[in-house]
Amino acid sequence: MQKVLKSSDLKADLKNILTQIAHDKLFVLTDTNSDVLCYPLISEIEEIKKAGKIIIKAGDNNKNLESLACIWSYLSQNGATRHSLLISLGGGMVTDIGGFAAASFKRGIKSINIPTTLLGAVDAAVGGKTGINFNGLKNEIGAFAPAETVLIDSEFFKTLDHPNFLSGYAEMIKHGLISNEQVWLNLLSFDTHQINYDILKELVVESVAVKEKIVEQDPFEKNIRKALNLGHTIGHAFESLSYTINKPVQHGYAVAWGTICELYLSYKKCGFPKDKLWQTLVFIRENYGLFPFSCDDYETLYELMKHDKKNESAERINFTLLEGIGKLALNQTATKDEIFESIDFLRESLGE
Ligand SMILES: NC(=O)c1ccc[n+]([C@@H]2O[C@H](COP(=O)([O-])OP(=O)(O)OC[C@H]3O[C@@H](n4cnc5c(N)ncnc54)[C@H](O)[C@@H]3O)[C@@H](O)[C@H]2O)c1
Ligand SMILES: O=C(O)C(=O)C[C@@H](O)[C@H](O)[C@H](O)COP(=O)(O)O
Ligand SMILES: [Zn+2]
Repeated sequence: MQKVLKSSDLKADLKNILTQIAHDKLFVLTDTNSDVLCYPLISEIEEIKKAGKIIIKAGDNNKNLESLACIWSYLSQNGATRHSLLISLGGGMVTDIGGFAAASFKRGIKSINIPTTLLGAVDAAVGGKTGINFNGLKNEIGAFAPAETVLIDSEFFKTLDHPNFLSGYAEMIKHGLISNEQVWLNLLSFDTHQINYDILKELVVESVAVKEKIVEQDPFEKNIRKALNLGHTIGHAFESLSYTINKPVQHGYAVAWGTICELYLSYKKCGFPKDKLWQTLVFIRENYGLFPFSCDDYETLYELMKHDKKNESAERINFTLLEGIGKLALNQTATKDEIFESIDFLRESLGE
């Protein structure tokens, strides 16, 4: 089982972990930003100084085959064996691609995740989904391959810009919605403009626990893990569309908008309470705004949803909906008209 460690002394904990996981050579993967802002927090460790460093370009458009090939090439040309160990130090983009590089290099080497974004810590680094984007589709290629250990240190979040803070926060809201009312309320009442890092740290612990509990029960997303995909059927379509129209949005923003659409469907089809839809919507409206798209994009969005990994056929789009906070309605479907109505609702509620 994957070990998730909330660290209060990153260097000591990492040194310790490196003695516990047997390996011949060590490699560290980062992106261009985490190399500057985050790598210095571990660079003093003797073994890290000797490790091979792989730096890929930052940005989700680089979570692709080209970056993956760069990682494979570096490992291959620098003496990595099946007994080597890869540390992925970065946000979800780095831990997703690093995890997949580790899972596929020589059919699998061990890895450690050190998430440096809020999103990475509460979601991406935990639970073993790894992969890359392909053909304009999110995470189209990948594998379930958990890192041996995830080392979470909230210190990293202090250099995040506000949009990247909010992007991670959207996945925390998702965890609130699928767990219980108290977690959800704690999140909606947090002051996102004046971040109290001590309170954030507690919310992070709570959020990671929500994810871990679900993944433990269903690591391969056969059943309850589909809860973690709330907001993503439509959210991933927004995210992919944003790249094709050259107005890229962060994953968490797309998830926030997808969540509103899917809560609307939950309200219409599963009796999700209107007041709780409204409370969530007000929070999303105040913090996330909306990216510019129009009804001319609806057909493209629908085509993208046909690729959702939860679908059992392209004609039946699979949704995780809610009957209430923490009350899951898995494997729901909606007609094209209902989906378009939910996107209309989003635009009418959040648009200018
Ligand atoms: N595997 C999963 O379960 C899972 C879950 C959620 C999201 N994801 C994936 O995660 C990705 C999004 O992750 P993300 O939001 O972390 O994006 P990201 O990794 O692209 O990081 C966002 C930006 O922050 C920079 N950055 C990283 N650490 C920083 C720090 N400490 N201070 C300042 N800047 C820093 C990065 O270089 C990048 O520019 C998407 O590809 C999404 O599909 C995966
Ligand atoms: O861990 C999970 O399971 C999730 O679905 C978490 C999501 O937040 C995450 O974005 C995940 O990468 C989506 O996976 P996908 O299978 O829909 O590509
Ligand atoms: Zn997500």
